[in-house]
Amino acid sequence: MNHRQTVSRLWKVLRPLRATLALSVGMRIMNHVLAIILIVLAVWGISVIARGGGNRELWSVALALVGLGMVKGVFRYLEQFSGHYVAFRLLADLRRQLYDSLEALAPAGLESERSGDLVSRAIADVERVEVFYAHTIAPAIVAMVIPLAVLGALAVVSPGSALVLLPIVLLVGVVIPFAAHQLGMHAAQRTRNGLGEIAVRLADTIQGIRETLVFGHGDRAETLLERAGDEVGDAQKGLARCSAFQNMATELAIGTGVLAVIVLGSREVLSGTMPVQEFPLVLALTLSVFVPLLGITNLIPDFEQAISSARRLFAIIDRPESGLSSRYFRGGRPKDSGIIFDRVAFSYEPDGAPVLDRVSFAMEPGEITAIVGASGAGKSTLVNLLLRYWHEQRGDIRLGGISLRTLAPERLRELIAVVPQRVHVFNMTLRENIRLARPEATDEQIETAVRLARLHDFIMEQPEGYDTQAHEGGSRLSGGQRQRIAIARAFLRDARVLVFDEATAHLDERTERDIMDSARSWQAMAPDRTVMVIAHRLACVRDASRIVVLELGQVAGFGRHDELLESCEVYADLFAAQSSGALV
Ligand SMILES: Nc1ncnc2c1ncn2[C@@H]1O[C@H](COP(=O)(O)OP(=O)(O)OP(=O)(O)O)[C@@H](O)[C@H]1O
Repeated sequence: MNHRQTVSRLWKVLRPLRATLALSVGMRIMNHVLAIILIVLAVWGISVIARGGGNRELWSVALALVGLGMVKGVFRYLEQFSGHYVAFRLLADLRRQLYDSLEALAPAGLESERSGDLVSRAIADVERVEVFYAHTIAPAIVAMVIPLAVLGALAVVSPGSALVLLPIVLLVGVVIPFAAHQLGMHAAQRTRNGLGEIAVRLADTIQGIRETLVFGHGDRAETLLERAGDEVGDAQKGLARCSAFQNMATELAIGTGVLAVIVLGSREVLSGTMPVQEFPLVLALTLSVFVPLLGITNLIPDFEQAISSARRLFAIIDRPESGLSSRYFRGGRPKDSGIIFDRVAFSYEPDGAPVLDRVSFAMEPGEITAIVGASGAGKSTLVNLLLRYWHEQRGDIRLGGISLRTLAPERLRELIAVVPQRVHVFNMTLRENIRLARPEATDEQIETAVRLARLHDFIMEQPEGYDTQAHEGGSRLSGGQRQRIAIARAFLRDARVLVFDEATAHLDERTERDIMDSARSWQAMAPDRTVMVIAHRLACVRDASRIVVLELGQVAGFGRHDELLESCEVYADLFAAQSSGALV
């Protein structure tokens, strides 16, 4: 997205609030007009005193000053309020759009993104866009309108002064800011990249704090952070130099302009071409020309930052996949919960080696189907495709006769509950953590699911039972307890398909068997339910209705445990290796 496209995209976001923004611009213009009138009135008041005018005239000036000062305050309030109202409403909207997109893209579309970078987009970039809406549009319009209007008024009183000031106004309002921007562009880019790098490194170190400590990586992490900090410091020094240059050049230009008007005005007064009482008015107008321009001297760098932040946000929001929503899918109602993988081929990279190659098998409703195979055989990839985290390149997956390609992701996720390998426990109570799966569930339904997941006794031993805090990431729970929270969530979800993606790996063999028994009980509650179990330990799935044996992304065997022992060499080897305690 180039500069112009980004600005027009930002403008499009603004559409519903353009009237409010116009109000803010109008109030800002009125505010400046009143500021100029107040200066002119003050000059008039001084001239009244100088010529020994009457009290009544002086009182009128004083009252007008107070009255207009108060009206100016109201205009200022309305300008600030409406400008920020527009900005903050739009920022909330952008944050919501970003979040929706992240949800639609996750996890496949976000694989190449770094989590620290995403956090920095959601917080810092959205904040910087505020500059565009609240501090760019209105000041830029005012900086064009007011100086031209004041120069026009000045041209009536003293055409020579207006002519002298015109190039200085262009210098202060256009040439100096653009020159400073060109000089500082590189430093601004380095600052932004450096800050992004720090956010990424910090997030990485905090997430991997255990590994950092265990492997003594702390010093290196610190050095890397320090280096990124130094880089930002250097770049910011460049920015400071540039800003100092801009301020100096601006002050010098304004000083020269004012001096030129004083010299010119004095000569006009001495030669009698300008009445002496008009001279203060000319000076007041001269100073007023520059006030709105000073408000935009730092606008270009801020504007640039806002544009590059907006570009980073729209890069996520406008990705085609993030626009997927139910209205693009026309899939009907699945007739049952049976699942068919039909000649499915897939690779994670477009031209990469196939991870799955012509995989075909069926999972019947009311049955437990286990998927087994050595590490890397492609078991979890089947789950990734089933949940539409990724899409198969060839073949088809059907649920109840309906191709998953035609089912909206949100509909699919209502039908399938999954117990993942890596469980995230949120910083809330144990009850709320489980209720996530079904917000409207009653406490009784939660308890039934928790009992099925064999977690009830543990929760009751906690000081506050179900209302005990789980803490961030479930840091005070064991791996097995976290896993059982996920299992309870899946039971509570009341979906038609239940997938265990190596979900019982953290549990001892006995509990693993118990959980499988619970899965059977859950299935028996509604016979149409399908259960898919990805398993490492064959002992726990030997009772499964069917077992699919995967080897190097292909189906090497399909059947019951005893059938496979007879007919499938890969399965027999796996089983023998596990029975003898060897690693698979
Ligand atoms: N996100 C990914 N991007 C690229 N390659 C991947 C990705 N996830 C998995 N793979 C690769 O795909 C292959 C199959 O991985 P998968 O996780 O499906 O195997 P698995 O049978 O579940 O293994 P395990 O039992 O160790 O979990 C592996 O070679 C793995 O390196």
